[in-house]
Amino acid sequence: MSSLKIDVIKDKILSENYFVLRNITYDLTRGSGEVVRHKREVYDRGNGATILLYNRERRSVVLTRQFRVATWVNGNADGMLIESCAGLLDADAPEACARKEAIEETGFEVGEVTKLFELYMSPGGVTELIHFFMAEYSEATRVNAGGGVDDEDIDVLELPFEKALAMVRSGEIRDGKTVILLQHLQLLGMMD
Ligand SMILES: Nc1nc2c(ncn2[C@@H]2O[C@H](COP(=O)(O)OP(=O)(O)O[C@H]3O[C@H](CO)[C@@H](O)[C@H](O)[C@@H]3O)[C@@H](O)[C@H]2O)c(=O)[nH]1
Ligand SMILES: [Mg+2]
Repeated sequence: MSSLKIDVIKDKILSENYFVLRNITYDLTRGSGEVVRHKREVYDRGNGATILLYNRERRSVVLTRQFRVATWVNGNADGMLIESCAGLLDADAPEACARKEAIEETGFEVGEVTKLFELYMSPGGVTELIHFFMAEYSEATRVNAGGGVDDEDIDVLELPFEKALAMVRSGEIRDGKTVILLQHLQLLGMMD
């Protein structure tokens, strides 16, 4: 399908309490001249960065575990979710955000960081673009105990890489960005 012409008819903010929920009405014009009108809700929570910490010698990864209310209201019985370290960009550049979140959430200050890709996580209605990174960690680069800032209460999990992959298969790990990162590490043969 070729590109469409987009004309915004109406752009209304439904909520801007913390993040922004908008209702956008727009016309899409096809090459043939046919026009279709859509009305769609779009949730803007900003963009984010996530980073998978791995250690090739120990064949291990560092993940986090925290309460996620959005999963609790949608079938996750205790609301706890295992995830790769991640944060909202706020005013930071993506790599700076990834480094900062690694220190705050896991306690590890990482050296060289590899950018992998930028992915839209839920394009049907959420604007969020997440920047994906990976970096080697070691006990020598630990600067604090992790756990997050303010009211964040984050457990730090250091797991054998094979165990993390088994937890994806069993459904114990069911966060999209985390599965993508673990499988990408496997795809790259980083832990072979
Ligand atoms: N008051 C208030 N605080 C909020 C709200 N939503 C989030 N926060 C606070 O905002 C902070 C966000 O923490 P970060 O570590 O920066 O972000 P994150 O929640 O881990 O988000 C990351 O992972 C998400 C899930 O995969 C991603 O969606 C996001 O882009 C980012 O990568 C937390 O302290 C949280 O309490 C809200 O509605 N109200
Ligand atoms: Mg976070």
